[in-house]
Amino acid sequence: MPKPLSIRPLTKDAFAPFGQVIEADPARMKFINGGNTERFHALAEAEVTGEGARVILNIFRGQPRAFPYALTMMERHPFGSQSFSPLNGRPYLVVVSEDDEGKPGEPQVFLARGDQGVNYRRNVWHHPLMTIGAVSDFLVVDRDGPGNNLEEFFYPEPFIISEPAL
Ligand SMILES: NC(=O)N[C@@H](O)C(=O)O
Ligand code: NI
Repeated sequence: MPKPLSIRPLTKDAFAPFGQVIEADPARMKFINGGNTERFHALAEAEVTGEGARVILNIFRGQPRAFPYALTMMERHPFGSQSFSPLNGRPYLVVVSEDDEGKPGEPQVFLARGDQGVNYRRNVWHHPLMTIGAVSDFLVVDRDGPGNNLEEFFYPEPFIISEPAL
C-alpha cells in the first residue's frame, strides 16, 4: 500500500542534515556598496570534486507536478552539490532523504517559500525538481565535468504526496 508523506515547512534547522537553505537570514547580513546594498554572505557553498570539474550556473524550467504525486525514485550527485533558487517567487517542494547503506531512506517533504532556495550537499538523496501550480524557473548551481554525476534509486513501493496547501 503506497505510504502517504507529510509536508513540513522548510526551515534551516530541519534541512541541516541535507544542506543549506538559501534565504535572507539577518544573521548573515552585512551592508556593502556604501549602505545601498544588504549582502547576505556565504549562505551555502558549491562543492565540486574530480579532475576537470567546474561549477556551472543553469536555469531549470520546471513543469508543475500533478497531485496526488506518486514518488517512485530519488537521485543523488556523487561529485557535486546542487542548489535551486526560485526565480518567479513561487513555492515548490523539496524532497530529501537520509542515506540507508547506499539507498535512500523514507523521503522527507518540505514546502519551500518562493523566497527560499536550497543547496543539496554533495551526494545527498533528493527528488528531481518539484514545482507547484505553474511553470517555474530556478537558478541552479551545480557541477559539470567528467564522470557520471547522477545516481538514481527506485523504491519497491511508491510514496504519495498530496496537493500541498499553499
Ligand atoms: N538531472 C538534473 O539535472 N536534475 C536533477 O538533478 C534535479 O535535481 O532536478
Ligand atoms: Ni539533482
